[in-house]
Amino acid sequence: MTYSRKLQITVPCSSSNIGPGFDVLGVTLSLYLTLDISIFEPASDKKNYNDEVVLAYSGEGKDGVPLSVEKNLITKTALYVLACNNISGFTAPMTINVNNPIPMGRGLGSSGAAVVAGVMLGNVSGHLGLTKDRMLDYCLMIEHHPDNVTAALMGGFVASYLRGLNTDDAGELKDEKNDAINKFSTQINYAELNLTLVYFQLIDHCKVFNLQRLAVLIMALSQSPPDADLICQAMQDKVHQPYRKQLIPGLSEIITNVKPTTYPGLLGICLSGAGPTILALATHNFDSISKAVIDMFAKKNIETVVKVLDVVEGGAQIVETY
Ligand SMILES: Nc1ncnc2c1ncn2[C@@H]1O[C@H](COP(=O)(O)OP(=O)(O)OP(=O)(O)O)[C@@H](O)[C@H]1O
Ligand SMILES: N[C@@H](CCO)C(=O)O
Repeated sequence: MTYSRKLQITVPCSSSNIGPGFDVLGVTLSLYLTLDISIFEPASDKKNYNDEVVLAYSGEGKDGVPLSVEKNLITKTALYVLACNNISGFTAPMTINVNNPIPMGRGLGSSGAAVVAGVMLGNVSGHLGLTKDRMLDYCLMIEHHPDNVTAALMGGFVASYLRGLNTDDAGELKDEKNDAINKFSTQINYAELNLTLVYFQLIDHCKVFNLQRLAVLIMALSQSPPDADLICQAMQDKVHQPYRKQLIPGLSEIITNVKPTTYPGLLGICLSGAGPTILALATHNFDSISKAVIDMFAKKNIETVVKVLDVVEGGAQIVETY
């Protein structure tokens, strides 16, 4: 095969929610999914080259991740983007070497990173010339939570919400999941009728609690130097962590006891995404803050892995590598 082009896609991991910002806030962190891609000149004139796309995978999830182009989340996403643009598959033979250091299903946005990588792969493979804003639309058609994908694609601290698309906006976007979602909603509405009144009162109180903190947190995170006490207070949440703490032994103790007053350098602590990772925002003293969390998990017989990561401004990137 004649070599024609070499590219690298890098996509950072992310933490979402950041306490009160359920499905809203995200932060981009310095641990990167990478795709090293070699695209070869097509030797024949085929409808698509899906059968000549060779995927290799190393890192987290290497024993479970499917390597078939139609099943792997990254390539499946790329095929979705291509299909939306009336392109029936990969337009050239290629090898894609994926390296994934992001733990899966741990609240560090591994699926969001894979979806972002897939959209960028579809964009380059189909020569679509999509802007990052338009790529975000595609990401959101697949990953309906906006927080991780927005952080992974754009970088930095982000706030996001899903905007309803009118016909003009929607353009070529196709929501393959809509049918399934409608069916699911019909099923749950009926079962919840008797609980509606009690449930609404509880949720309204929690919503106000979180909205107050969310507004203050966004302001507090933009101040320099950071006010640790204010950030820690503003990272309290009553919407998702109370439900998730039953699944994560130690979470309540950690959030209640690991505070900036006792651990200088700490700004605030919360569940990362859907968990079970704990996110500690800190400026220094990483070892003593980590040790406090490790010790509390150890009391519940839970072993931990610590990663000290930087908040990064840059989001996903694609570069030519010669
Ligand atoms: N690099 C990857 N390649 C292929 N599939 C992936 C990759 N990363 C994640 N996935 C898929 O996404 C799933 C994990 O998604 P899930 O939303 O449960 O967790 P997460 O994204 O790591 O955490 P969170 O959304 O709470 O931050 C994996 O089980 C796998 O199916
Ligand atoms: N905001 C989402 C992120 C995980 O995808 C959640 O908490 O479930």
